[in-house]
Amino acid sequence: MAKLQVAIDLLTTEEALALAAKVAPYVDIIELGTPLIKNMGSSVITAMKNAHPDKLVFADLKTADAGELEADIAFKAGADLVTVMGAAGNATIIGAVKAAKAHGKGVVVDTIGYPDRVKRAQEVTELGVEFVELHAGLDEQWTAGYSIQVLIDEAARAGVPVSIAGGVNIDNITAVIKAGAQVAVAGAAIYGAEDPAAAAKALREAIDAV
Ligand SMILES: O=C([C@H](O)CO)[C@H](O)[C@H](O)COP(=O)(O)O
Repeated sequence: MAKLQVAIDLLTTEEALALAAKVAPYVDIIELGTPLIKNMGSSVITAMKNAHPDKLVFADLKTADAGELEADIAFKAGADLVTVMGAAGNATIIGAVKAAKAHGKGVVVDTIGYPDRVKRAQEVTELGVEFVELHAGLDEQWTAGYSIQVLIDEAARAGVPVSIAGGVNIDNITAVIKAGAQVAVAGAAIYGAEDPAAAAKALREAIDAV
């Protein structure tokens, strides 16, 4: 069964915990967004894991260097999964995987900005990562002509475990899952909704219906 990941791109621990409390019954993975971690530090990771020990806490570090060191900081704080940039060198990804193995946790590679996301996904899977995020970041989503269809097409031909992030919502989540994504990441579709719990519930039901 595919997983639902809520991406919390809010800026304070208080707001993040309040959102997570509303949507936790419907999600498998709670992602602490990069801006949130930069604003609050690793304490937000600890606060979220303490509040939701039964969920996978995903620290979207977007590490570009010092992979082992940065991953170790997040795992010690309570993260279950951390992100490393696909554009980073393999040594950085290997370092983060080393830290993950030491803690019994996992690494996700984020392909944001990478020219050939599928090729990189296949390469880094060999390095022992949990899965690869086929990701169009917020800036790319706000560029004229953007469509999530490009990520859906990539997932269908990746042949390795992937998630999709970049504007997942109730209108496209069925296609995301049918393309083979093991995890659907939804940020604004949940935290920007008038009723985040109802939005998360609808996404969960759409996944379960596939
Ligand atoms: O990872 C993300 C982005 O880089 C900002 O941190 C988002 O959480 C990710 O793109 C999912 O958010 P939505 O596109 O709003 O669903």
